[in-house]
Amino acid sequence: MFTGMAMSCYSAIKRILVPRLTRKLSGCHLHTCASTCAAAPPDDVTHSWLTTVGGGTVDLTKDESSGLAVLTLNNPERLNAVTGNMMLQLANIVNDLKDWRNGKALIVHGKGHTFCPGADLNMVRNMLDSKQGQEMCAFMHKTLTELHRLPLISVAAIDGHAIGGGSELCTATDFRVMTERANIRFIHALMGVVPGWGGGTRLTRLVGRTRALDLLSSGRPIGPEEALEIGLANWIIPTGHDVVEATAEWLQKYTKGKTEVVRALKNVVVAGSELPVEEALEREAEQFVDVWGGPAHEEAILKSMKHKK
Ligand SMILES: CC[C@H](C(=O)O)C(=O)SCCNC(=O)CCNC(=O)[C@H](O)C(C)(C)COP(=O)(O)OP(=O)(O)OC[C@H]1O[C@@H](n2cnc3c(N)ncnc32)[C@H](O)[C@@H]1OP(=O)(O)O
Repeated sequence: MFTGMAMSCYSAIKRILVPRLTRKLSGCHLHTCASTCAAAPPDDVTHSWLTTVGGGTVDLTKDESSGLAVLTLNNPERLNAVTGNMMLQLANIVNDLKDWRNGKALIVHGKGHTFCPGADLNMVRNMLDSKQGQEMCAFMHKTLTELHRLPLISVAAIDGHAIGGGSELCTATDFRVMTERANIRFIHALMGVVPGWGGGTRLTRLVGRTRALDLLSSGRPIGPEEALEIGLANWIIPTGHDVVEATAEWLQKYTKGKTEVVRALKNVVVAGSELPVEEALEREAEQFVDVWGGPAHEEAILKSMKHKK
């Protein structure tokens, strides 16, 4: 009997404490990033040559009181194509956002009337014969995976083109909103490659196997109406509105709650969509414990709120 009790204690400790310790030690929000971290090359190797491909910036503004951050791809002469330097800046921004305790939401958009036509082709052209292509892909794969898992409700505000790497980037947010003239285009097959920034996997989970195969193998552009119909987009921005302002307003219905509740909900959904069910259930319980009896909960209970229409 004693052996039986010892064994069940041991397995409980292993089940609860080991994942927590692993999480703490790895510094990851979710332990699932371990596999992608392992797939990525040592950052310093990639850093050294990515810095040599300049042009453009990635800019971030954070509003501490509303908890809304706006990330802008800023390379308008090339329709916001992503250079090596921008890849590094994007990775730094994602790291910064991981630690932003006041954060609730993130809008990703492109400067001017376009989102992003993927990697800078001038850079890609010089990488064909080397390992640099794989390194760039692993670097962006890791960055976009981490962006997708941020404890913020994120939305890509797409005006104009989201092509190649740009189409992959827009699948790394929770929602996508599009202007009437926007299009999303997984051009990779027509360029002799497949998505490598994680966009193929995310697209398949978003729209299902058959539709993903249709979009990826045809490389055809998807306009806002079709994107809305297949669940790739969530809203069409009415013409004549400022894209970021309209998106911020649209987002408000998701960010009314207290910061810790919004963040906990996102963590529950990330776990539910990425982890095996037992582990996801455990993460959900942890998030519940974190917010139970907290300020938002206490306030709601004491008010005896009614939720009529
Ligand atoms: C996973 C990464 C992936 C990979 O390599 O695996 C990639 O993302 S590769 C890039 C895939 N993207 C493309 O192939 C898009 C190429 N661009 C276009 O097809 C067109 O430019 C388009 C449809 C986006 C816009 O056409 P439009 O007529 O409206 O404008 P312009 O073509 O005159 O473009 C203006 C200006 O931007 C430059 N540009 C556009 N895209 C890129 C890019 N990806 N890299 C570098 N520069 C780009 C374009 O060359 C023009 O500059 P200019 O100096 O006037 O030539």
